[in-house]
Amino acid sequence: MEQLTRRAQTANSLLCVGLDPVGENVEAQLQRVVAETAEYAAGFKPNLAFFLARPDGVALLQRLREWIPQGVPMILDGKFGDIANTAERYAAFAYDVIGADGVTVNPYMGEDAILPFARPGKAVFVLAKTSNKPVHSWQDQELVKGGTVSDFSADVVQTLTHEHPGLGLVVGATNPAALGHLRQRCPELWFLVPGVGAQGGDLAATVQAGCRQSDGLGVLINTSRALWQAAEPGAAARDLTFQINALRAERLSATI
Ligand SMILES: O=C(O)c1cc(=O)[nH]c(=O)n1[C@@H]1O[C@H](COP(=O)(O)O)[C@@H](O)[C@H]1O
Repeated sequence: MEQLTRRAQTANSLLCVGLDPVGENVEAQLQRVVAETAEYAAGFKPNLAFFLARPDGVALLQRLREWIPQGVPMILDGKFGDIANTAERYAAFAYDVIGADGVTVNPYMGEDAILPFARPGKAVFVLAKTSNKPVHSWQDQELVKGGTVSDFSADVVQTLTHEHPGLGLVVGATNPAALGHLRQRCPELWFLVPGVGAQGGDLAATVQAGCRQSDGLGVLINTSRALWQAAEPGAAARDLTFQINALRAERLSATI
């Protein structure tokens, strides 16, 4: 998370460039998107499924690692979630085979599905409230002790950060009220926030609800298809970064 904070500050960006490669000339397009968007990227997030669907997917991820400039975190979005013994193998894949700086994890199997990924210097984003619709009967389920299942996931992760400061949450951009609610519950955690672009998440509401009060950072706003399909991915990333920064400035002036 320190690397992420440093990168967000030096690039003056909260944009996460999602890499979900499909179509023709995937390798050339990946190289192009990375090269054109890198200066605006606070991070890159390749989604593992889009690589595993190709015979050379693992090798392509390894080459992608080489194309991403030093200092820009690469989060491998695998939504991993298995017992500790198996989770350790996934962590070895993500960190040692691919060289990722972080991962996404599905917490359904509990803490031991999460903690093998919490190596020093690595970022682990745990699903709390995902972007898919319609509203989740699972994540929104009220618990007997109060709060929803996604509140519970967020609370557990927040407690774990006392010992494992690399943990954060995944919170979708498609439900700004839920994003604001989890921001209040977890004021200092980093959130990975997908759902802007193809899924229609509201950028202004995302910045307003998601940014930390303390430093205006704390949200990594991901967009994948919107950049992959853009005629000029670099220009699209620049525009999005400028829009996010204008909204951050507005938000800051409103709080002064
Ligand atoms: O963990 C994720 O990244 C994720 C969580 C979530 O709640 N919703 C979500 O869309 N994602 C991922 O974020 C990316 C969104 O892609 P676009 O909708 O094309 O911007 C995909 O790789 C999704 O798998």
